Amino acid sequence: MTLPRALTIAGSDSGGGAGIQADLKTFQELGAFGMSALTAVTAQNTQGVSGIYEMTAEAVARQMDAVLEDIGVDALKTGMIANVEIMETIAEKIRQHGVGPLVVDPVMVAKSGHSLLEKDARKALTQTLLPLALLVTPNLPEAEILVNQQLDTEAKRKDGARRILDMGASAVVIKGGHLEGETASDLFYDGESFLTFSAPRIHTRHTHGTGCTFSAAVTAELAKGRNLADAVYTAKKFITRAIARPLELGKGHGPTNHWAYNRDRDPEGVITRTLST
Ligand SMILES: Nc1ncnc2c1ncn2[C@@H]1O[C@H](COP(=O)(O)OP(=O)(O)OP(=O)(O)O)[C@@H](O)[C@H]1O
Ligand SMILES: Cc1ncc(CO)c(N)n1
Repeated sequence: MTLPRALTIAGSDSGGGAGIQADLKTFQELGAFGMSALTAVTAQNTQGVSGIYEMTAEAVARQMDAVLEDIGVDALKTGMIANVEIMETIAEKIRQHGVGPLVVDPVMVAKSGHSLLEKDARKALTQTLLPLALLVTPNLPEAEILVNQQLDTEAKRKDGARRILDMGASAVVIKGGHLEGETASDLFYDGESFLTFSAPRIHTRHTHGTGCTFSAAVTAELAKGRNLADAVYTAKKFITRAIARPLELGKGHGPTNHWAYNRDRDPEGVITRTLST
């Protein structure tokens, strides 16, 4: 038998809730064969990040070559990248091997507030990886940094989405986890239409790694050949179920529950997909 092949290029979260660990668990649950290229090792738990140990750019390049020259991928994502040299290496390897579709999760800051991307790397992101991305998945603060503007109304977020496409990405989801209100609404734009994917906001502190899990779910669905809007819809369902059944691990912001998607059907009906202009 064959399985769709998905690669994550990201950092390790020793606590298992975010990063490579979240990505591989998500790939597995969605039926993709997961592979990884590690960019950094973090010493991290539900309370915070106590150490960051970056890989060399050479180590990242070799991992990507090893996977791409032999096994190949049907879709790939990037997460925590840490520095400009690694970012440029990843972009070069993606171009060299001609691989895609690519989902770029522009990870900048952990939920605990720790910076995961050096400040000078923020600008490099828009120049190196965004032009290669089929989809970029910023949370609200990351989207505001990318466009250098507050996105505190829907009209501004739509304008921000248009500007992110001007930077070269083919599509964007501005995630709404950081918004106030009773729904968690994500704004999708592909240059043609705006779609809002909404779910009821779940009142929990266990949201560590939601962004990693969401972008990994999109990547797994793309690896299966799904179209982008359907992949985003499934990712929204996946993350909603994973947040809805917290594992209550650790003393801080605990991980989501990747196990829930295939075993817990409850929140399925509550995702809405709305088209707007
Ligand atoms: N409390 C919540 N209830 C329901 N959905 C949520 C909640 N928090 C986040 N989400 C959803 O989870 C997904 C990830 O969004 P979020 O904005 O939290 O990402 P993030 O900040 O990048 O996450 P992280 O940095 O922890 O990896 C989005 O689909 C968002 O709407
Ligand atoms: C390794 C890693 N990647 C991404 C995030 C963002 O949630 C995190 N906390 N840790």
